[in-house]
Amino acid sequence: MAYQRVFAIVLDSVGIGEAPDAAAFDDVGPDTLGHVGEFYQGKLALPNLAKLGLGNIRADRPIAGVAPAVNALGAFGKMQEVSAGKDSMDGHWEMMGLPVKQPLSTFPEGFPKALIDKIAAFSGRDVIVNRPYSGTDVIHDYGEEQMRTGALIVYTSGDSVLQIAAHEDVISVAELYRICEYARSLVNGPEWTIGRIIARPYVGPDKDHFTRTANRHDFSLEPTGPTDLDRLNKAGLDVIGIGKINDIFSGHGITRGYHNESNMDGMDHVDEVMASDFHGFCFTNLVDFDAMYGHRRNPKGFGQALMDFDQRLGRVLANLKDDDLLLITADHGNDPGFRGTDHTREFVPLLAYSPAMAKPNQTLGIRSTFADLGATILDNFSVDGAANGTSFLAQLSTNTHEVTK
Ligand SMILES: O=P(O)(O)O[C@H]1O[C@H](CO)[C@@H](O)[C@H]1O
Ligand SMILES: [Mn+2]
Ligand SMILES: [Mn+2]
Repeated sequence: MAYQRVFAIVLDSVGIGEAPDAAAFDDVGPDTLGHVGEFYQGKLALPNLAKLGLGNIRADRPIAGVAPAVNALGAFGKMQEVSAGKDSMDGHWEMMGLPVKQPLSTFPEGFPKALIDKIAAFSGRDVIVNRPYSGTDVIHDYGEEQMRTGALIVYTSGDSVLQIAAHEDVISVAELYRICEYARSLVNGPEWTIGRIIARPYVGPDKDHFTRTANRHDFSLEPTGPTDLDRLNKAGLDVIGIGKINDIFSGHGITRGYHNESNMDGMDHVDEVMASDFHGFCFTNLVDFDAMYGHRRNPKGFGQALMDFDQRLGRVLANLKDDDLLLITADHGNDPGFRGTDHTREFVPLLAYSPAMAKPNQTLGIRSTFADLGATILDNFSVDGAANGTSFLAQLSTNTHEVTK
């Protein structure tokens, strides 16, 4: 066995340039990291990510401010998504060996009346909006009406999501969750198959001061088959989820989960888990890049969040033990320089590092599916059943004990 503990951190929506199939998603030219770098005009300071090799991933098209390292400490590459969608669920399931091949239902014209009527009847409340909308704009534009009438704000996006927003003082979080659970029960196929129902509670006195709370909760479709998390769990390994991970996999295969209030809170959890004794896999999602800056098309905030993460990464690097492996990647793009407010079909970066890595500064190339990540983790723990992915563990072997496989 190579590594005792594997940590994967998903920087939600931190894409690294247009994927080959981007045109099929009507996404021509997105480049999340590239455009954030351009916005900062060389002042995007990501020293720790750069040290690992972030700037080496595409040396031909540098990310402004992120110079290629002469001797990168890590192994670096990028991964292409094969799933039909570009949402968090598709990305994370694919990383864990379960690409989403059948496109899930999306509703660019709003949800069908039959579905909305059921939600209204169950909740005893009216439904308003029912079309694609930005989640912060929708509470600005309809939040006061929602407070007055007690209606449910139902909206969607380019993703397979049904989101329900309600003021916490008007509809309790517990009631909102019950309504979302009911909605979940209606859309598990075959007629409608929706990736996520998302509860979007908000607070504040009036439209100029409404803010969404950390009581957001995602009710995901149950994984349609076993994932690498289940495989690791069955083999008796610890599987720890930090942030949205527990929601994305509906808890399947996860032995311990932490809810994040923010990226920094998520990194506190990473520190806490690193200081604990476990044997297995710790899977972290940091969602602020996506929810607070990508969908809001805010390159300044996006860059600042990257710099804040980079600083915390310094601590993680200092605390990593010789038999720990760190993997950093993303689940899709969300280019704050792109039109609209939706995710963007992009490659995602891949960085791998351990203090004991025998040959750093190696390229992992362009991986043809995110599933290579999970396949590598299974390979590390000698767990069988890797589906749809190819391990790159051999390139991450250590000085101290050879990776045999
Ligand atoms: O605009 P908000 O409510 O942040 O919604 C966004 O959040 C969803 C989940 O990431 C995306 O599908 C997009 O709709
Ligand atoms: Mn995501
Ligand atoms: Mn998103």
